[in-house]
Amino acid sequence: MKRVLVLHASKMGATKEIAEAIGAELVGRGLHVTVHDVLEPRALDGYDAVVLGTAIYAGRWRPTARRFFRRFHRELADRRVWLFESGWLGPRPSRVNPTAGGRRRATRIGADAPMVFGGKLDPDRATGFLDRAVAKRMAGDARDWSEIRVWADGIADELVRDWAEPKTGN
Ligand SMILES: Cc1cc2nc3c(=O)[nH]c(=O)nc-3n(C[C@H](O)[C@H](O)[C@H](O)COP(=O)(O)O)c2cc1C
Repeated sequence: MKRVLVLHASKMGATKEIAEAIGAELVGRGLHVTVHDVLEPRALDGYDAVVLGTAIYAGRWRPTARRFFRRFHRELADRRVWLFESGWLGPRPSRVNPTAGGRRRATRIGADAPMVFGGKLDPDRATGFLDRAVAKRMAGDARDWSEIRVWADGIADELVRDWAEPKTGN
C-alpha cells in the first residue's frame, strides 16, 4: 500500500490543524496517511508522497521546515511532493503569493510552488512579546476549510490516478 506523509511546521497550532484536515481528507479518499510534526521523521523511506506545510513568520518558513528541507531535499526530489504555507490574515488579499524561499525550494525539488492558505492568530496561544503584540492586533482565523479540502482532494485525485493498478483483461 502506498503511503503519504503529511508534515507540519507550526508554532501556534494553526498550520498543524490544516495538516490534520488535509490528512483526514486523504484518508477519506482511501489513502494511507501519517500526519507528523516536521521534526519527527528520521527518514522518508516507506513514504511515496509528502505534503509539507509551514507557517510563515516574517516572510520565512519556520526554522524546523527549513532544516527539514535542507536535510531531505534529495529524498523529496525523488517523490511526489506538495507544499503549503499558512499566513495571511484578515480579508482575503486579491493575490496571495508564496514566499520567495518557498518558490525556490519548490523549484529545487521539481514541485509546484507552495499553495498559500489563510492563517490564524489567537492571542491566547501566542508566547513572547512580538507574537503576543501581533496576535492581539491581528487576531482572527482566515483558514478556509473548504478551500483546504478542495486542495487535498486535488492531491488525492493525482495520487489515485498515478497509483492506479494497470488495467488488465482488455
Ligand atoms: C510575529 C508574527 C509574524 C508573522 N509574519 C507573517 C508573515 O510574514 N507573513 C504571513 O503571511 N503571515 C505572518 N504571520 C501570521 C502567521 O503565519 C499565521 O498566523 C499562521 O497561521 C500561524 O501559524 P501557526 O499557528 O501554525 O504557527 C505572522 C504572525 C506573527 C505572530
